[in-house]
Amino acid sequence: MPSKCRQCIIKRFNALKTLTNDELEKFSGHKTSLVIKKGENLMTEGNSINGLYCIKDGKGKLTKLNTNGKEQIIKFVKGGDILGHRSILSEELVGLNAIALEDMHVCFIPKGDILDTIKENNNFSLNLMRNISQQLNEANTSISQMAQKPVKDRLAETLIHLDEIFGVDSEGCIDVVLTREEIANTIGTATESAIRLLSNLKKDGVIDLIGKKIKILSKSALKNISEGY
Ligand SMILES: Nc1ncnc2c1ncn2[C@@H]1O[C@@H]2COP(=O)(O)O[C@H]2[C@H]1O
Repeated sequence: MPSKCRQCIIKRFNALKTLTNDELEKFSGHKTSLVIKKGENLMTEGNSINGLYCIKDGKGKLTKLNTNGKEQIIKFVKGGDILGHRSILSEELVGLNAIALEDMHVCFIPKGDILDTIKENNNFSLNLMRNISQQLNEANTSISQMAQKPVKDRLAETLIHLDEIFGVDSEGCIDVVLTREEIANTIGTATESAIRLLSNLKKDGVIDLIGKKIKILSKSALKNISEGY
């Protein structure tokens, strides 16, 4: 039996927290629950989608492919994030690929319900606008950093950011498994350069590398590097 939106605690992290009980009942009746396996696409750039995804749990990456087919990672997502509201509002095609970094549980809410609720529930609309405005600001910051910061500073900034989003596991490592190529695709450099920069940070005692996992040993040193010191 599908879970009820009313009982779902993950909605406190997104605009769905503003829904009335009647709206939550309607969403529960119309939503579908999906499991997206590690490596599978939840959304594909250029496709149209007919609704909004709400991530219940699991981690994912939002990417764009450049003309050579090389991946640029735009952002990481996790439980509580919603996906697809941009194209619903702009009536455009999906702007990014959403790919599972581990098995993800997501709910899909049909576009009609989202549009009806935008028209009827001011708090919901305001929350969605807030979310999009924050994402616009993040995107602006990221564009200026990509253009102005050297790759070493971008790597330090990304490690701080990953630590903030995903936290740490029981061994103190950043709680997400990324390949070296994915790290390179986040900071916009070649994989070899990301590997070399990571091992330099390790040599300097700023981080430790435990298999694919990364442990931050000195957040203050990493912060200084991210600010160009
Ligand atoms: N910085 C971002 N730029 C664009 N979309 C984002 C961003 N962060 C999160 N998203 C979400 O990722 C979704 C990708 O599909 P859409 O373009 O439909 O809607 C997008 C937003 O819901």
